[in-house]
Amino acid sequence: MGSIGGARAMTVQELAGAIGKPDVPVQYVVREHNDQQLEAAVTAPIPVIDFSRLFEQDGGEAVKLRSGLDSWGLILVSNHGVDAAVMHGMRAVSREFFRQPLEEKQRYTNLIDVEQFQFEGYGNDHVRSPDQILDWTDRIYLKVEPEDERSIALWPAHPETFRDALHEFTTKCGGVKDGLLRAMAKLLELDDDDYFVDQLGDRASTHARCSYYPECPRPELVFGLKPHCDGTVVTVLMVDDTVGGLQVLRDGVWWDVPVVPHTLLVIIGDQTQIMSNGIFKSPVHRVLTNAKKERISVALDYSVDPEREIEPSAQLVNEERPALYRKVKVKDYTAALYDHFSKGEMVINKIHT
Ligand SMILES: O=C(O)CCC(=O)C(=O)O
Ligand SMILES: [Fe+2]
Repeated sequence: MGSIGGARAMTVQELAGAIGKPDVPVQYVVREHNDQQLEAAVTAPIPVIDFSRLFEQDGGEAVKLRSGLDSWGLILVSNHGVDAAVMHGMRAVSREFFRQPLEEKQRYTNLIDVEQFQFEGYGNDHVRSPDQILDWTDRIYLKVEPEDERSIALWPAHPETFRDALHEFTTKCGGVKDGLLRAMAKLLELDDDDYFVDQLGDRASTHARCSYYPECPRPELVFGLKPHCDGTVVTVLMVDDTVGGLQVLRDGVWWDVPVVPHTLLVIIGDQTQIMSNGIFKSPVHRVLTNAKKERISVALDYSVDPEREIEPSAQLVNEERPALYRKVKVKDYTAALYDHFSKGEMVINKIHT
Protein backbone atom coordinates (compact mmCIF):
# COMPACT_ATOMS: atom_id res chain seq x y z
CA MET A 1 0.00 0.00 0.00
CA GLY A 2 2.99 2.31 -0.38
CA SER A 3 2.85 5.32 -2.58
CA ILE A 4 5.30 7.27 -4.62
CA GLY A 5 4.46 10.85 -5.31
CA GLY A 6 1.13 11.79 -3.85
CA ALA A 7 -2.16 9.94 -3.63
CA ARG A 8 -2.62 6.91 -1.44
CA ALA A 9 -2.22 3.67 -3.37
CA MET A 10 -5.03 1.14 -3.00
CA THR A 11 -4.57 -1.70 -0.56
CA VAL A 12 -4.38 -5.18 -2.02
CA GLN A 13 -7.65 -5.93 -0.26
CA GLU A 14 -9.30 -3.05 -2.14
CA LEU A 15 -7.81 -4.24 -5.43
CA ALA A 16 -9.10 -7.76 -4.82
CA GLY A 17 -12.56 -6.46 -4.03
CA ALA A 18 -12.77 -4.10 -7.02
CA ILE A 19 -15.93 -4.58 -9.00
CA GLY A 20 -15.50 -6.86 -11.99
CA LYS A 21 -12.07 -8.04 -10.75
CA PRO A 22 -9.94 -6.37 -13.40
CA ASP A 23 -6.46 -7.54 -14.22
CA VAL A 24 -3.92 -6.98 -11.50
CA PRO A 25 -2.05 -3.67 -11.72
CA VAL A 26 1.25 -3.91 -13.54
CA GLN A 27 3.31 -3.19 -10.39
CA TYR A 28 2.27 -6.60 -9.07
CA VAL A 29 3.22 -8.59 -12.15
CA VAL A 30 6.40 -10.60 -11.80
CA ARG A 31 8.46 -10.25 -14.92
CA GLU A 32 10.19 -13.61 -15.27
CA HIS A 33 7.21 -15.73 -14.38
CA ASN A 34 8.10 -18.50 -16.84
CA ASP A 35 10.68 -20.21 -14.69
CA GLN A 36 8.77 -20.04 -11.46
CA GLN A 37 7.27 -23.49 -11.52
CA LEU A 38 3.95 -22.16 -10.40
CA GLU A 39 2.14 -25.45 -10.71
CA ALA A 40 2.76 -29.06 -9.87
CA ALA A 41 4.81 -28.54 -6.73
CA VAL A 42 5.08 -31.62 -4.53
CA THR A 43 4.40 -31.42 -0.79
CA ALA A 44 7.66 -31.28 1.12
CA PRO A 45 8.07 -34.09 3.69
CA ILE A 46 9.00 -31.64 6.43
CA PRO A 47 9.41 -33.42 9.77
CA VAL A 48 7.03 -32.67 12.64
CA ILE A 49 9.04 -32.32 15.83
CA ASP A 50 7.31 -33.24 19.09
CA PHE A 51 8.46 -30.33 21.25
CA SER A 52 7.47 -32.08 24.48
CA ARG A 53 10.00 -34.84 23.71
CA LEU A 54 12.82 -32.72 22.35
CA PHE A 55 14.97 -33.08 25.45
CA GLU A 56 14.33 -36.75 26.19
CA GLN A 57 17.37 -38.93 26.75
CA ASP A 58 16.93 -41.09 23.65
CA GLY A 59 17.51 -38.05 21.43
CA GLY A 60 15.06 -39.21 18.77
CA GLU A 61 13.38 -35.85 18.32
CA ALA A 62 16.71 -34.04 18.29
CA VAL A 63 17.86 -36.27 15.44
CA LYS A 64 14.67 -35.43 13.57
CA LEU A 65 15.24 -31.73 14.25
CA ARG A 66 18.74 -31.97 12.83
CA SER A 67 17.56 -33.75 9.73
CA GLY A 68 14.73 -31.26 9.17
CA LEU A 69 17.04 -28.29 9.52
CA ASP A 70 19.70 -29.83 7.28
CA SER A 71 17.20 -30.77 4.58
CA TRP A 72 14.79 -27.86 4.65
CA GLY A 73 15.91 -25.11 7.00
CA LEU A 74 12.44 -25.25 8.50
CA ILE A 75 10.47 -27.63 10.66
CA LEU A 76 6.96 -28.11 11.98
CA VAL A 77 6.52 -28.29 15.75
CA SER A 78 3.74 -30.13 17.57
CA ASN A 79 2.95 -30.30 21.31
CA HIS A 80 4.56 -26.90 21.61
CA GLY A 81 2.56 -25.73 24.61
CA VAL A 82 0.74 -22.92 22.81
CA ASP A 83 -2.88 -23.78 23.55
CA ALA A 84 -5.28 -24.31 20.68
CA ALA A 85 -7.38 -21.50 22.18
CA VAL A 86 -4.46 -19.07 22.06
CA MET A 87 -3.72 -19.96 18.43
CA HIS A 88 -7.37 -19.78 17.51
CA GLY A 89 -7.70 -16.42 19.29
CA MET A 90 -4.76 -14.93 17.42
CA ARG A 91 -6.06 -16.15 14.07
CA ALA A 92 -9.52 -14.85 14.83
CA VAL A 93 -8.42 -11.33 15.77
CA SER A 94 -6.20 -11.10 12.68
CA ARG A 95 -9.05 -12.16 10.45
CA GLU A 96 -11.44 -9.75 12.15
CA PHE A 97 -8.99 -6.89 11.89
CA PHE A 98 -8.73 -7.23 8.11
CA ARG A 99 -12.51 -7.61 7.75
CA GLN A 100 -13.09 -4.13 9.14
CA PRO A 101 -13.70 -1.11 6.93
CA LEU A 102 -10.62 0.54 5.48
CA GLU A 103 -11.08 3.70 7.60
CA GLU A 104 -10.76 1.65 10.76
CA LYS A 105 -7.56 -0.08 9.58
CA GLN A 106 -6.10 3.21 8.33
CA ARG A 107 -6.00 4.46 11.91
CA TYR A 108 -2.89 2.30 12.20
CA THR A 109 -1.32 3.13 8.85
CA ASN A 110 2.41 2.70 8.31
CA LEU A 111 2.50 5.85 6.19
CA ILE A 112 2.96 9.17 7.93
CA ASP A 113 1.34 12.01 5.95
CA VAL A 114 0.56 9.55 3.13
CA GLU A 115 4.16 9.24 1.98
CA GLN A 116 6.65 8.73 4.76
CA PHE A 117 7.09 5.07 5.55
CA GLN A 118 7.52 3.59 9.02
CA PHE A 119 8.02 -0.14 9.59
CA GLU A 120 5.30 -0.55 12.15
CA GLY A 121 1.61 -0.35 11.40
CA TYR A 122 -0.91 -1.39 8.80
CA GLY A 123 -0.05 -1.35 5.13
CA ASN A 124 2.48 -2.82 2.85
CA ASP A 125 6.17 -2.69 1.92
CA HIS A 126 8.13 0.47 1.64
CA VAL A 127 7.93 1.43 -2.03
CA ARG A 128 11.46 2.57 -2.87
CA SER A 129 11.31 2.77 -6.64
CA PRO A 130 8.58 2.96 -9.30
CA ASP A 131 9.65 -0.35 -10.85
CA GLN A 132 9.58 -2.32 -7.60
CA ILE A 133 7.42 -5.44 -7.89
CA LEU A 134 4.76 -5.43 -5.19
CA ASP A 135 3.42 -8.41 -3.25
CA TRP A 136 -0.24 -9.38 -3.14
CA THR A 137 -0.63 -8.90 0.59
CA ASP A 138 -1.60 -6.37 3.24
CA ARG A 139 -0.25 -6.67 6.74
CA ILE A 140 -0.01 -5.24 10.18
CA TYR A 141 3.50 -5.22 11.57
CA LEU A 142 4.16 -4.49 15.25
CA LYS A 143 7.09 -4.54 17.63
CA VAL A 144 6.12 -6.73 20.57
CA GLU A 145 9.43 -7.01 22.43
CA PRO A 146 11.14 -5.38 24.25
CA GLU A 147 7.81 -4.68 25.89
CA ASP A 148 8.78 -1.13 26.84
CA GLU A 149 9.24 -0.32 23.15
CA ARG A 150 5.71 -1.21 22.08
CA SER A 151 3.97 1.52 20.09
CA ILE A 152 0.61 0.79 21.61
CA ALA A 153 -1.08 3.50 19.55
CA LEU A 154 -0.45 1.30 16.50
CA TRP A 155 -1.90 -1.83 18.14
CA PRO A 156 -5.47 -2.22 16.92
CA ALA A 157 -8.10 -1.35 19.52
CA HIS A 158 -10.62 -3.31 17.45
CA PRO A 159 -11.32 -6.15 17.65
CA GLU A 160 -11.20 -5.47 21.36
CA THR A 161 -9.27 -8.63 22.15
CA PHE A 162 -6.53 -7.98 19.56
CA ARG A 163 -3.94 -6.61 21.99
CA ASP A 164 -4.43 -9.32 24.61
CA ALA A 165 -4.43 -12.06 21.98
CA LEU A 166 -1.16 -10.83 20.51
CA HIS A 167 0.45 -10.45 23.92
CA GLU A 168 -0.58 -13.95 24.94
CA PHE A 169 0.41 -15.56 21.64
CA THR A 170 3.85 -13.94 21.72
CA THR A 171 4.49 -14.86 25.32
CA LYS A 172 3.68 -18.51 24.64
CA CYS A 173 5.65 -18.70 21.39
CA GLY A 174 8.72 -17.28 23.16
CA GLY A 175 9.03 -20.57 25.04
CA VAL A 176 9.02 -22.52 21.79
CA LYS A 177 11.70 -20.26 20.33
CA ASP A 178 13.96 -20.61 23.39
CA GLY A 179 13.52 -24.40 23.55
CA LEU A 180 14.42 -24.81 19.91
CA LEU A 181 17.43 -22.52 20.17
CA ARG A 182 18.68 -24.61 23.11
CA ALA A 183 18.15 -27.83 21.18
CA MET A 184 20.04 -26.35 18.24
CA ALA A 185 23.00 -25.31 20.42
CA LYS A 186 23.07 -28.88 21.77
CA LEU A 187 23.06 -30.30 18.26
CA LEU A 188 26.12 -28.19 17.45
CA GLU A 189 27.75 -29.35 20.71
CA LEU A 190 28.36 -25.79 21.81
CA ASP A 191 29.69 -25.51 25.39
CA ASP A 192 26.67 -23.52 26.39
CA ASP A 193 23.15 -24.67 25.50
CA ASP A 194 22.06 -21.07 25.99
CA TYR A 195 24.48 -19.76 23.37
CA PHE A 196 21.83 -18.59 20.88
CA VAL A 197 19.41 -17.48 23.57
CA ASP A 198 22.14 -15.35 25.16
CA GLN A 199 23.14 -13.91 21.79
CA LEU A 200 19.62 -12.50 21.43
CA GLY A 201 20.47 -10.17 24.31
CA ASP A 202 18.29 -8.50 26.94
CA ARG A 203 16.97 -6.06 24.33
CA ALA A 204 16.21 -8.66 21.66
CA SER A 205 13.47 -7.59 19.31
CA THR A 206 10.36 -9.52 18.41
CA HIS A 207 8.05 -8.29 15.69
CA ALA A 208 4.64 -9.71 14.85
CA ARG A 209 3.44 -9.73 11.27
CA CYS A 210 -0.19 -10.55 10.55
CA SER A 211 -0.45 -10.98 6.78
CA TYR A 212 -3.63 -11.00 4.77
CA TYR A 213 -3.47 -12.42 1.24
CA PRO A 214 -6.76 -11.73 -0.55
CA GLU A 215 -7.96 -13.82 -3.48
CA CYS A 216 -6.03 -12.85 -6.59
CA PRO A 217 -7.60 -12.79 -10.06
CA ARG A 218 -4.28 -13.71 -11.73
CA PRO A 219 -2.38 -16.02 -9.39
CA GLU A 220 -0.05 -17.14 -12.18
CA LEU A 221 1.33 -13.60 -12.55
CA VAL A 222 1.63 -12.43 -8.98
CA PHE A 223 3.36 -13.42 -5.73
CA GLY A 224 1.72 -13.26 -2.33
CA LEU A 225 5.27 -12.76 -1.08
CA LYS A 226 8.27 -12.86 -3.37
CA PRO A 227 11.14 -15.31 -2.75
CA HIS A 228 13.19 -14.30 0.27
CA CYS A 229 15.12 -15.53 3.30
CA ASP A 230 14.08 -14.28 6.72
CA GLY A 231 16.62 -11.95 8.31
CA THR A 232 15.77 -13.20 11.79
CA VAL A 233 17.35 -15.65 14.22
CA VAL A 234 14.22 -17.75 13.76
CA THR A 235 10.70 -17.00 12.59
CA VAL A 236 7.80 -18.75 14.31
CA LEU A 237 4.94 -18.87 11.88
CA MET A 238 1.29 -19.80 12.30
CA VAL A 239 0.09 -20.40 8.76
CA ASP A 240 -3.54 -20.40 7.68
CA ASP A 241 -5.20 -23.56 9.00
CA THR A 242 -6.90 -24.40 5.70
CA VAL A 243 -5.29 -22.54 2.81
CA GLY A 244 -1.76 -23.40 1.64
CA GLY A 245 0.51 -21.27 -0.53
CA LEU A 246 3.84 -21.21 1.27
CA GLN A 247 6.64 -22.87 -0.69
CA VAL A 248 10.28 -23.60 0.08
CA LEU A 249 13.13 -23.87 -2.42
CA ARG A 250 15.47 -26.84 -2.31
CA ASP A 251 18.04 -27.67 -4.97
CA GLY A 252 16.35 -25.38 -7.46
CA VAL A 253 12.88 -26.91 -6.97
CA TRP A 254 9.91 -25.32 -5.18
CA TRP A 255 8.07 -27.55 -2.68
CA ASP A 256 4.74 -26.91 -1.01
CA VAL A 257 4.95 -26.51 2.75
CA PRO A 258 2.13 -28.65 4.17
CA VAL A 259 -0.64 -27.30 6.41
CA VAL A 260 -0.59 -29.48 9.54
CA PRO A 261 -3.28 -28.53 12.08
CA HIS A 262 -2.14 -27.32 15.51
CA THR A 263 1.53 -27.10 14.52
CA LEU A 264 3.79 -24.07 14.35
CA LEU A 265 6.31 -23.67 11.57
CA VAL A 266 9.79 -22.57 12.56
CA ILE A 267 12.02 -21.08 9.88
CA ILE A 268 15.77 -20.57 10.31
CA GLY A 269 16.77 -16.97 9.63
CA ASP A 270 19.99 -15.41 8.36
CA GLN A 271 21.18 -14.44 11.85
CA THR A 272 21.34 -18.14 12.78
CA GLN A 273 23.06 -18.92 9.51
CA ILE A 274 25.76 -16.38 10.43
CA MET A 275 26.12 -17.45 14.08
CA SER A 276 26.25 -21.15 13.16
CA ASN A 277 28.87 -20.39 10.50
CA GLY A 278 26.59 -21.67 7.78
CA ILE A 279 25.78 -25.03 9.39
CA PHE A 280 22.11 -24.09 9.76
CA LYS A 281 20.88 -22.36 6.63
CA SER A 282 18.01 -19.97 6.13
CA PRO A 283 15.79 -21.36 3.36
CA VAL A 284 14.46 -19.35 0.43
CA HIS A 285 10.67 -19.35 0.59
CA ARG A 286 7.75 -17.55 -1.05
CA VAL A 287 3.96 -17.39 -0.94
CA LEU A 288 1.77 -18.05 -3.97
CA THR A 289 -1.59 -16.41 -4.40
CA ASN A 290 -4.88 -18.13 -4.89
CA ALA A 291 -7.87 -17.23 -7.05
CA LYS A 292 -10.50 -18.67 -4.73
CA LYS A 293 -9.55 -18.21 -1.11
CA GLU A 294 -8.09 -15.54 1.10
CA ARG A 295 -5.25 -16.56 3.40
CA ILE A 296 -4.02 -15.33 6.77
CA SER A 297 -0.72 -15.95 8.52
CA VAL A 298 0.85 -14.66 11.72
CA ALA A 299 4.64 -14.57 11.93
CA LEU A 300 6.85 -13.74 14.90
CA ASP A 301 10.27 -12.47 13.86
CA TYR A 302 12.85 -13.09 16.55
CA SER A 303 15.96 -10.99 16.16
CA VAL A 304 19.14 -10.22 18.12
CA ASP A 305 19.20 -6.80 19.81
CA PRO A 306 19.70 -4.48 16.82
CA GLU A 307 22.54 -2.64 18.59
CA ARG A 308 24.59 -5.84 18.95
CA GLU A 309 26.98 -7.42 16.50
CA ILE A 310 26.86 -11.04 15.42
CA GLU A 311 29.48 -13.29 13.91
CA PRO A 312 30.11 -17.03 13.58
CA SER A 313 30.51 -18.71 16.98
CA ALA A 314 34.24 -19.17 17.73
CA GLN A 315 33.51 -22.82 18.48
CA LEU A 316 32.32 -23.38 14.93
CA VAL A 317 35.32 -21.82 13.25
CA ASN A 318 38.49 -23.82 12.67
CA GLU A 319 41.10 -24.45 10.02
CA GLU A 320 38.88 -26.75 8.01
CA ARG A 321 35.94 -24.44 8.36
CA PRO A 322 37.05 -20.83 8.42
CA ALA A 323 34.54 -18.10 9.23
CA LEU A 324 32.15 -17.83 6.31
CA TYR A 325 30.74 -14.46 7.40
CA ARG A 326 32.21 -11.33 8.81
CA LYS A 327 30.98 -9.56 11.91
CA VAL A 328 27.92 -7.36 11.29
CA LYS A 329 25.83 -5.02 13.36
CA VAL A 330 22.33 -6.44 13.39
CA LYS A 331 20.57 -3.20 12.58
CA ASP A 332 22.85 -2.64 9.57
CA TYR A 333 22.14 -6.15 8.37
CA THR A 334 18.39 -5.68 8.71
CA ALA A 335 18.48 -2.37 6.84
CA ALA A 336 20.45 -3.96 3.98
CA LEU A 337 18.02 -6.87 3.92
CA TYR A 338 14.99 -4.64 3.36
CA ASP A 339 16.79 -2.75 0.65
CA HIS A 340 17.66 -5.98 -1.16
CA PHE A 341 14.21 -7.50 -0.62
CA SER A 342 12.58 -4.61 -2.46
CA LYS A 343 14.77 -5.47 -5.45
CA GLY A 344 14.06 -9.20 -5.16
CA GLU A 345 17.64 -9.95 -4.01
CA MET A 346 19.14 -11.80 -1.02
CA VAL A 347 21.58 -10.07 1.29
CA ILE A 348 23.37 -12.93 3.07
CA ASN A 349 25.81 -13.40 0.20
CA LYS A 350 27.02 -9.85 0.63
CA ILE A 351 28.67 -10.51 3.97
CA HIS A 352 30.64 -13.58 2.96
CA THR A 353 34.25 -13.31 4.02
O1 LIG B 1 2.55 -16.13 5.00
C1 LIG B 1 3.37 -17.03 5.07
O2 LIG B 1 3.05 -18.22 5.13
C2 LIG B 1 4.84 -16.78 5.06
C3 LIG B 1 5.21 -15.39 5.43
C4 LIG B 1 6.68 -15.17 5.35
O3 LIG B 1 7.45 -15.85 4.73
C5 LIG B 1 7.21 -14.04 6.08
O4 LIG B 1 6.39 -13.30 6.64
O5 LIG B 1 8.44 -13.86 6.13
FE1 LIG C 1 9.52 -15.34 5.34
